[in-house]
Amino acid sequence: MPLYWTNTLIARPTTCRHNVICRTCNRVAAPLTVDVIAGRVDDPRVVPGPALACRALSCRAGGRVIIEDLTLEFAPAERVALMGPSGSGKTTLLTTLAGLLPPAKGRVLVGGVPLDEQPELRAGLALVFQSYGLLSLLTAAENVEVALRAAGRPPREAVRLTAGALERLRVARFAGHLVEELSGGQQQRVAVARALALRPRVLLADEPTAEQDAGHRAVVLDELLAVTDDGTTLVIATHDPEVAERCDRVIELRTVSRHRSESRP
Ligand SMILES: Nc1ncnc2c1ncn2[C@@H]1O[C@H](COP(=O)(O)OP(=O)(O)OP(=O)(O)O)[C@@H](O)[C@H]1O
Repeated sequence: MPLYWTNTLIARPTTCRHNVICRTCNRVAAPLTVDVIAGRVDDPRVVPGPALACRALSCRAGGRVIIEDLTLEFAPAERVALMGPSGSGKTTLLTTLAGLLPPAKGRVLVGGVPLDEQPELRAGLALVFQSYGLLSLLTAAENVEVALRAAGRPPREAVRLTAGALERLRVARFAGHLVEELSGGQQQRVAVARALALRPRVLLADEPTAEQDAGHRAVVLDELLAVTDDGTTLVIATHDPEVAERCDRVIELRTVSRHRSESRP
């Protein structure tokens, strides 16, 4: 017998402050509230709580404030495009949300739990790095398998999941090739395959289609968007309006960085 939730679905965004413009918010004067009387827990329209959130988050890089006092929530199964000019802080924000860069202030919460209190929650997050983050002296398949083994998957399952993910991203024929022998676009697809194979609850992807030709761009995007069918939250940093078009929400970052000496105490 399925479980049911009674809940209130708040159309995003929840909060837009300071350095964030939410296009949805620009059109809607106040957050739109939709009452959901009942729904199955696996119904992606029902939001039991944010899968990922940041509260009063500030990030610094190179002595400058890059993100300031940012509060955001990402719902289960939500597809969010993170846009903004080069240097506006998309990579900094994704890296911080993934728990790889400590915030200067504020918190990242995974399923409502502060990430700094339970670092093991990082296991539910995967990041497709802008620069791929592959081990160049391993093969494409080894890169994916190593990540799966590190995540605790048994060897045979790791091999099976790796083969499936490389196939879906059209890089199966390069499985035994060293990463350094692959083109940028092929490496990027291996990086996407690695993140997908991990089956995270939240998938963060930093310009994952930037190196792709039109055909492979469609493949990468379709595979990324498909993860939300199982309730995974997807956040994609992109400069591509067509990628943003296929998301539920667009968050745009402005460049507001200032030097440490100019920042508030
Ligand atoms: N390690 C670092 N040291 C110094 N400055 C940094 C560092 N990392 C990032 N920055 C600066 O932080 C700002 C934001 O960089 P970030 O890479 O987050 O932007 P972005 O929006 O992802 O840009 P792009 O669209 O070009 O990828 C930039 O001005 C960058 O120069």
